[in-house]
Amino acid sequence: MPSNIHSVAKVHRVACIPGDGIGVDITEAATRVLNTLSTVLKTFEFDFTTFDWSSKAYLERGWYMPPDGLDQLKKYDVIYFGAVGWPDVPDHISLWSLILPIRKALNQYVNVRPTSILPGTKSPLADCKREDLDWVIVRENSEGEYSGQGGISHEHSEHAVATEVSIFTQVGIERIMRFAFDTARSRPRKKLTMVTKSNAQRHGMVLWDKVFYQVAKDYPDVSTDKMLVDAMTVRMVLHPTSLDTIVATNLHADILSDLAAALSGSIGIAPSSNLDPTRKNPSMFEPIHGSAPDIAGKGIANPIGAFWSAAEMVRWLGETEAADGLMKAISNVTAAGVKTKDLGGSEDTKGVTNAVCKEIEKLFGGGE
Ligand SMILES: NC(=O)C1=CN([C@@H]2O[C@H](COP(=O)(O)OP(=O)(O)OC[C@H]3O[C@@H](n4cnc5c(N)ncnc54)[C@H](O)[C@@H]3O)[C@@H](O)[C@H]2O)C=CC1
Ligand SMILES: CC(=O)C(=O)O
Ligand SMILES: [K+]
Ligand SMILES: [Mn+2]
Repeated sequence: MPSNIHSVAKVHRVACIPGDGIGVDITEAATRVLNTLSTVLKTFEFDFTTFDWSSKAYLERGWYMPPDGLDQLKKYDVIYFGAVGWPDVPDHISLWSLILPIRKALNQYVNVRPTSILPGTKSPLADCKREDLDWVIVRENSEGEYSGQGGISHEHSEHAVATEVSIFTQVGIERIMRFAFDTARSRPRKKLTMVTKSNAQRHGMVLWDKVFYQVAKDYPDVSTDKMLVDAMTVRMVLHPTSLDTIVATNLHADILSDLAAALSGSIGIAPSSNLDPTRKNPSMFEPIHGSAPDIAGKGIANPIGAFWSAAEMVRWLGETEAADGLMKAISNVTAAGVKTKDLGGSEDTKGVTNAVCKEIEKLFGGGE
């Protein structure tokens, strides 16, 4: 190959929003790992732009995103996100000023949340082996319980009345179902479990069930079953092997994915991809956890969920070799026992990050 090949390496433009608390630490760790990948592979580069949109900035200047913030983001190939939320700002203000508007305005109607037990780690469930828990939760990410519709009247009186209206649309349900069936079809077991609460919630959830069975007709090769969300928590704990791909609403999948993460060892390892499957807008990648104010500033946050999210981002960008390599590096590091405290180890964020960077160099750079 000519030696000037590197000068034409593909450039991926990444908008980085570290946000608050441990979001800052893990985004820094993820950018280090991504830069190590591009340095050793030499086939592509990252051009990072960091946006200081956070609760700290909000308290100083009164805004999270500038008025043209969403338009600015549209110019990037992808978005990497840390976490938003800090105790000095009401959580509904921080969420509705940053992460939720991005997901909605950029048509990121799918949130993919894979769960598995990494080598060298274990589930808190007795007898749950690595091969017993391997799920992908497909979360509806644009409507449902997080539609933002409703209001409050007589707010400051004892007659205060508030509504929080869930919105379910045929179009919104059908597109998430198709994505979930495609995901199930792409996996060896070809098995999709649909979660609702259509016994007590008798309108939106019933439409959700109906559309699921309609779409299922187009996927005769995918086996299906249906769970009510309360019983689903029991099944996840007692019969993890019986599950593979799971589709659920915005709220239900938000809750079930935290449970899934805990069952796989720690919330600190769980990744997510906020996808616009049409690719008309940039998709956004972030660990599923929040800003963790209880451990922020201590340098002990587990960066694995951030690295796994970065691997999903790199895969979305078409860099399959880099994505597979990063996942291999993560597995090798946990297998060697280099882990943060939440996984039972004694390393800090920096220690795990250094180890993953070294492993990437070993895998691709011909190191020792
Ligand atoms: N997408 C986002 O930006 C999200 C933001 N949030 C926000 O984050 C703030 C805190 O929310 P919480 O409910 O406490 O959830 P959280 O996920 O931030 O923390 C829950 C527990 O898990 C631990 N934890 C989380 N990530 C960890 C990691 N990487 N390594 C080790 N331990 C980890 C925390 O220390 C805490 O004990 C709130 O303001 C909330 O609104 C919450 C979830 C998602
Ligand atoms: C907001 C939140 O908890 C999540 O997206 O997971
Ligand atoms: K996050
Ligand atoms: Mn959540």
